[in-house]
Amino acid sequence: MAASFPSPIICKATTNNNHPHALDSFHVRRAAEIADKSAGLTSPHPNFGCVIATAGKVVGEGYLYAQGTKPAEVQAVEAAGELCRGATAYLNMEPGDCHGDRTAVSALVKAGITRVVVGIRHPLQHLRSHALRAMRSEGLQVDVLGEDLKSKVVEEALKSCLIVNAPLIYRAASRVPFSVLKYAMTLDGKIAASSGHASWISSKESRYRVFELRGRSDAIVVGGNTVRKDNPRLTARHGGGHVPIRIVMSRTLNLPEVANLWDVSSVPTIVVTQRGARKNFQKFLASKGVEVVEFDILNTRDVMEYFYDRGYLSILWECGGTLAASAISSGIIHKVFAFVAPKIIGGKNAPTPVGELGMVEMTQALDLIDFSYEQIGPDMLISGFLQPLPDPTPVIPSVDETYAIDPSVTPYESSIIFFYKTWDLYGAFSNFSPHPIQMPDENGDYQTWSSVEHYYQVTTFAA
Ligand SMILES: Nc1nc(O)c(N)c(N[C@@H]2O[C@H](COP(=O)(O)O)[C@@H](O)[C@H]2O)n1
Repeated sequence: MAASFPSPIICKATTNNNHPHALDSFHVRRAAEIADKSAGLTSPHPNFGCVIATAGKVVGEGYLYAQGTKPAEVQAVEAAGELCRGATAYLNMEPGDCHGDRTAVSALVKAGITRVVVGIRHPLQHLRSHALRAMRSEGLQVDVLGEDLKSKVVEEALKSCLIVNAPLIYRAASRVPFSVLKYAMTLDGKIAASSGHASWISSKESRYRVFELRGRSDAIVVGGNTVRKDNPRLTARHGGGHVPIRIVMSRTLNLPEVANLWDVSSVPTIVVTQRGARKNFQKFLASKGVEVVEFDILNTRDVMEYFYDRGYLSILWECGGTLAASAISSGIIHKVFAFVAPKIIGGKNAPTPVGELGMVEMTQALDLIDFSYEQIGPDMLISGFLQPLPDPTPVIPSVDETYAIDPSVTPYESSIIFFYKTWDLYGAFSNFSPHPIQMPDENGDYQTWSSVEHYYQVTTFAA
């Protein structure tokens, strides 16, 4: 059963009945709020919540505890019992119907639910709209936020639904796990004293919040320097929830023999390194139960693509400035959590949270999107996205609709390829596909571009 802890992300659902769709939005926000309770535990599946209400009154609730457990809709129906007849079900996301068993949809239909309000369609293309179609074909009225229901309050509820499954949405669009860079720094921007000593910059309250962030992640990444200097444990010690695995990135494997991360009795550790590095040390790590993965050339993007293939959904980076800069440069960091402590340490050589990014003018600085400030104990937490939230609900015409738009496409044709749509199977053919590319500049140095279109626009139109 998922541990319950206060959500650092979702706003509490409040209602103002004067707005159109206020009640619908209120209940969908509540569905998102409860869905968030199991963040980290459902990976790689989404976080699902379901609220059943009749005459504006909530009669049942449920959320997916972990992957493979009872669907949120089934739990809510069981809680509401007979009160489901004629009631409305509110879902933060369209059910997944992974195995074609339609458990969630069947539960709602059998219970006598007559209307369903859905926050967002399923972000994964192979699952998108299946459950919506199934519910509609069973005669239920299905309203999707932003499509069938539109208003200011609906937008806010929709945002809650997007945020609660942001890792899945970013992952689906960028083909790497959702990555959060977290650091704690002094007011003068240092993550340690010149000596390297860093415990502690942030307060107990902030460090507790970091445990919660860890609990929402599949893995935590640090570099060799952090292992050598801090000897971290990287465990979630907030009393419950999910415990992420630990990943160490080290090209040289110049790492100590004694380190907390080599104790894998309760949490695994994976060390990723460059092919051929310190073979004896690799054997030593293996003897401790630490998995070692070699890469031809160790870089942050390849490592994230590897963990994407292994099914990782979200990663927390707790590394030093050099690795953080390389992760940001390669375009794999989606969100930043910066804890700022009201203290000054000074020091010309004291390390800072982000190393060299090659920027020379302030106009090049990366602006955080949708940022927020929160006071935690004496510290300030500033968080925000480094990349805009991808639109997970593009309007994909059905086969019949496509025929109506273009009669040359027969509805009986089984495989229709929608070129130049980033969400389709062949989306990589599009300039707009959200896949970063690396292209050499005039000096032969490789530069990363967020998409082919970014590269094209700059090289074509820059004076
Ligand atoms: N949140 C936070 N506040 C500080 O003051 C810090 N120095 C850090 N450091 C990070 O946390 C790691 C130690 O984690 P454990 O307590 O051993 O689990 C350290 O290696 C830094 O990544 N964080």
